[in-house]
Parts: sequence; C-alpha cells; structure tokens
Amino acid sequence: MFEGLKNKLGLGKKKTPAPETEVPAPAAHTIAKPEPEEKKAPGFLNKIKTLVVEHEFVLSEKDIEESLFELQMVLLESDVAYPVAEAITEHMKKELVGTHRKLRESADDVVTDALRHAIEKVLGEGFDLVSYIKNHEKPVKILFTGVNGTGKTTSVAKIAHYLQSQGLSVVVGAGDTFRAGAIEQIRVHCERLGIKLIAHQEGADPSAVLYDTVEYAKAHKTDVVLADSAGRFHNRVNLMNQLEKIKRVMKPDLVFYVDEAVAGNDAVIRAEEFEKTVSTDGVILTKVDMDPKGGAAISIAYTIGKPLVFLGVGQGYDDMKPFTPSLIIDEIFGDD
Ligand SMILES: Nc1nc2c(ncn2[C@@H]2O[C@H](COP(=O)(O)OP(=O)(O)OP(=O)(O)O)[C@@H](O)[C@H]2O)c(=O)[nH]1
Repeated sequence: MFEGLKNKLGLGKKKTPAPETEVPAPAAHTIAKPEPEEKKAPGFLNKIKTLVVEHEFVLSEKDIEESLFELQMVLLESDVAYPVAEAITEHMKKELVGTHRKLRESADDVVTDALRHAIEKVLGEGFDLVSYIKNHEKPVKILFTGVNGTGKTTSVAKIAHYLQSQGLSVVVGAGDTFRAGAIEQIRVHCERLGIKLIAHQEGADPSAVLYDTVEYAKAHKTDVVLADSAGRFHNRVNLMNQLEKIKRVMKPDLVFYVDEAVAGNDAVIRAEEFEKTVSTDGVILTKVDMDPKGGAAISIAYTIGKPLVFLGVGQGYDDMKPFTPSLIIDEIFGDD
C-alpha cells in the first residue's frame, strides 16, 4: 500500500541520516552519501531538515516556503486533493515555523513528525461502528451506496462478517436488484458466512426488499441490518430518486458511501458530488491494497467532512479494517 507516495516522500525502510548540528549545513543534494540500499529523502524534505539545523530550530515562513511548495507538488502527483495538500503544508508550517526546539533534536525526526502530524490532522479520527451499534436502538439500519463496481456488495459481506465476529447479529438485504448476478453474489457470500439474507427476484423494487429486511430484523431482534444497493452515479436522476425512496422506506440510521482507493482523485470528486446529493454518514474505501498513491485515502474524509469508517485491503473476508489513522500512518511512515 502507498509505495509510490512513500518513495516520493523518501520514507520507509531506513531513515536518511539527519544532518549533525555542528557540521555546516551542506547543500541539499550532498546531505546523504549515496548508499543504494537506503531510501533517500527527496530534496525538499532535506532542505527543510538542513534549515532546521541551520536556524537552530527557529524557522521563518520564508525559509521553508519553497520546500513546502515542492512537498505540495509531490502530494498532488500522488492524487492528494488540492485543498488537502494545502491543509497538510499549512499544518507543517504551523508546527515548524517559529518554534524553539531542543538543540541536537534530530532534524529528521522534527520534519518527519511534522509531516506525520499534518497527515493525521486531515485523516480525522474515523468512526467506531461497533460502539455506535451497541449504544443505539436496535436494529441499526445501514445503507450502502456509491458508484458501480467499487466493491459495495463485497464490502457488505465483509462488514457483516466483521460485525458477527464482534458478537452482533446481522441480516443482509439484497437491495441490488438491478445488476445481473448481484443477488446471487451476495447469496453466495451470506451462505459461506452463515448470515441471514433477505432477497427478492432480479428487477424487484429494492425498497420492498429492504423493508422486508428491516421487518425481519425487528421480528427476530437482530442487531444490525446491512442493506446492499445498486451502483449509481449522483447525476442519474431515476436511480437517485430510487435511492430517496429506499431511504424513506427503510429509514437508515447510517448511510455509507463506498468507493475505491484506486480511483484516486476521481473517488474524492465523486464522494463530494454524492455528499451534496445524498448526505452520507461515512465512507468505506475499498481496494486500498491495490493503490500505491494513497491520495484518495488521505483526502476523502477531509474533503467531504465525513469520517472514514472502513478500509478494504484485499479480497478475503477478513480484509476489511475498521479505520484508525494509524492504519494509514503506519503504512506511510512505518518500516517496510
Ligand atoms: N483487491 C481488492 N479487491 C476488492 C476489494 N473490495 C472489493 N474488491 C473486488 O472488487 C470487485 C467488485 O466488487 P463488487 O462487490 O462486486 O462491487 P459492487 O460495488 O457491488 O458492484 P456494483 O453492484 O456493480 O455496483 C470484486 O472483484 C471484489 O472482489 C478490496 O478491498 N481489495
């Protein structure tokens, strides 16, 4: 995950040695002796590190302006949305400028920590779904929506499996009655996982299927209803009207928007458009395992102002991770 971004930021296996305070600050390109097995921090991060040393940890905004601009370019190349790249560099500026730090504190750590804190800020805290369910009137009804083929059906199955593993009872509603094979696909998942499925035939009204699913949950005192739905774009009027009807009928407690990390900035733009049309409560980002850039994962929650709830990190049923900032931070800043 995120190898492209890690490489561009020069993070990973081995840290570039920090410049020593007593040594006169060398030019950026001469800081690290070329050692092929080590990842070299790119020029702009090294420039900031050198400045940290030169200025004995009292930097001015002007000192780091150019380096932060270069960092912003790298983030944009990695599909980080523009306002998010701006927010990251702003946070870094706030942390680095004018602050007195202990002499001999590693410049490497000071700069890397500032970047880590800045990314943590834009990632947000996430959303603890299990606590929400435990503290909410049952059944908790969750509707999954988003564009086609991003992994909704698979995510519903994985989340059903996760919630069961947390001791919660689950029923799934096969609300994607539109895509050929979708009902069969969710049926196979539910059979494998031992999860109750409510389904009608292909082409049926999804509102009716999901109404029945909620009724089943009420009658059987089931904790959670997970409602699959057909993929749709925010500008498809008929499908969006259908979604409105589903919401009126099943009255979801939570609406989760599902998109795929591999779509990069497109996923962020789509999420924003979707959010304007249907107010959602959180985001499930799938295929994070296949995304070397990391831009969507870093940008999506900050852009739409809704928390990341889960990250899909593979094809297995256990490959759905409740989001915490450390899931992404450890990938970007941890050792390989
Ligand atoms: N590598 C990887 N593949 C995933 C992940 N999530 C889903 N997929 C795959 O993505 C493909 C599409 O998933 P579906 O669940 O069918 O997508 P959908 O959104 O329900 O599709 P529509 O009903 O057409 O909207 C499947 O092959 C899944 O196995 C993930 O986190 N990682």
